[in-house]
Amino acid sequence: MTSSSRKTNPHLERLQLLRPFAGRLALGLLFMVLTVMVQLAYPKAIAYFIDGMSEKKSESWFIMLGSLMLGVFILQAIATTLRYYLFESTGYMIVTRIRRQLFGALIGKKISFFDRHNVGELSNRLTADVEVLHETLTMGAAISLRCLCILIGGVTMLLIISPALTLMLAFFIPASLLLSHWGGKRIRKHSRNMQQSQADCGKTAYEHLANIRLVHAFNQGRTAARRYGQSTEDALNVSLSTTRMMAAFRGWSIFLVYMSLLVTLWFGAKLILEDALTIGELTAFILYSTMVTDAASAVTDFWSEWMRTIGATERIFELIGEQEEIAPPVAALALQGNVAFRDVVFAYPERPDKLALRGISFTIAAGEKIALVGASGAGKSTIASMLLGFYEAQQGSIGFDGTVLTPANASAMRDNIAIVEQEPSLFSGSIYENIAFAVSEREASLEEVMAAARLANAHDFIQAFPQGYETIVGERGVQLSGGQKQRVAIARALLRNPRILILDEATSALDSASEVQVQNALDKLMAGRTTIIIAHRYSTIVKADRILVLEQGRIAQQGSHRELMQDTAGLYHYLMENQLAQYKTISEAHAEAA
Ligand SMILES: Nc1ncnc2c1ncn2[C@@H]1O[C@H](COP(=O)(O)OP(=O)(O)OP(=O)(O)O)[C@@H](O)[C@H]1O
Repeated sequence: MTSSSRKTNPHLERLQLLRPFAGRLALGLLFMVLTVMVQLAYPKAIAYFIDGMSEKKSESWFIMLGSLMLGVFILQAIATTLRYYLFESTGYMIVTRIRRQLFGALIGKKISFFDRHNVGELSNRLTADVEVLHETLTMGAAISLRCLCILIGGVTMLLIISPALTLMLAFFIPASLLLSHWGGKRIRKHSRNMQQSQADCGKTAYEHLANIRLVHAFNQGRTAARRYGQSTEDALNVSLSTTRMMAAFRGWSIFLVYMSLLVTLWFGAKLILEDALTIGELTAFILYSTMVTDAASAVTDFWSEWMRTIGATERIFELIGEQEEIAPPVAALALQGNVAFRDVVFAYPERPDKLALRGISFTIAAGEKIALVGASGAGKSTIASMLLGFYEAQQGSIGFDGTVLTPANASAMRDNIAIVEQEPSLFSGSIYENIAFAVSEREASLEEVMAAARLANAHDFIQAFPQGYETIVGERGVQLSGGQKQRVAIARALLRNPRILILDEATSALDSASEVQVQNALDKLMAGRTTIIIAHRYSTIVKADRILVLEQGRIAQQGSHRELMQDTAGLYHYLMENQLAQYKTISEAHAEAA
């Protein structure tokens, strides 16, 4: 995390969220002051009533006082409505804003961030953690501010009625301040733990639900329920210990409130017996003191809530604070498609002592098709990630048309690249949305999307669905077959019309009809573009202009299929004989047999 986010005062940091809504909040405060004034006048009005009764005032006097009070109460009701609306709605606006900020911060994080963090946990932060802010920041703060005003106004009234009795009450103020200080610190710590344990629960649930097919296929429903049970048990224990703290805190607060009332009654009675106070005055005093003690306990309650909020939202502010260095926008770069790796050495940030690439050098001319071949873990996917600028090389450089790839220009370079993944990622929306995602910065027309789908051999099967392009594909495309998903992903890449294409070929063979269609779509996609294929299929490998054979992060061999096969002692020959041949598809086997 950045040091700057640590240095910021956490209270100020939260309060700054209110700044953009200062106008609305000021208006809300104005209505709040109105309601406080009415509330403070209320015991005095009662005292007037009692005095009026003992002085046997005329009926018209009571009607006049009653009408005045009615008018004031109507005004108070209107002010309360407006105050509530203004504060509550501002709360929602702040929550929306912070959710957007947090999502913006998350989506902008480097890929290495997601190697370290769990998606379930992060989405929990976006929902549950942010919600806590709403409860305290506006409504809670407004209520406690109101209580603070009542506290100050009430104490003034108490002093006016009886300074001696007020002094008795004053003893309780330092006691409640000490209590707030003691409780606040502990609550903040507990609350952070509580939020963390809840995020862990979210993570466990997300992982099992996201992999529901695997869970069912391996009959692991019970294990999943047990794991979730365990993490909720842990969360419950943390919550219970926090609740015990809060309960004790509240118990002590309420005890202080009632003790102060008892002291008032006790000494008030003494003063009345000594003729130093009238019954009317004691009534008003008790009303004010109840008001004051209620307000004081609301303020201490708020303090504990506030500390809970600070603890619960610490991670949000850390995540927002850990802003990646935002590169200044770079003008669009139209590439021809020449690629060069120069002595690239790279280790993943999470595994710094194991080099994934150990001095990789190669060039690809615009329009050339390169197949990356090698055993599992040799570094093929890492080369693709480096090309996309997901990670920075520790040594060496990657260049596009002679321009070195840097974090600052990575996004401009990526505008020229498209990827078709091994297991295509699809969003839960419609087929149209999934294809148009390639160019989300603009509205792609249905005609364009259809044209891409036609080229990808996807149009016919899409049209065969009753909803056509509006067919919903389900989460991660579960409602489509493997071959259909691949063709949607190819259409998506075609719509982007990239100069450079990265293909991570699926290892699982499709049935021969699908295979032919996918292969045919891929051929159209690759035509005229620089293509880097993480190749598993015999047919793709032999068709590549050049093959790079990787071994433990190094290029062991390179050349055409024919050249490489001639070296019978070489790795490529061995791989072809032993591993890659396994991936020959049914159609390839048929073709060879024929
Ligand atoms: N995100 C990551 N964090 C840490 N290490 C990683 C990460 N991704 C890959 N590695 C490691 O880097 C090395 C190269 O992995 P890479 O995924 O590039 O291999 P590959 O050749 O694509 O393998 P496969 O054919 O199995 O996909 C491996 O040792 C792997 O364990």
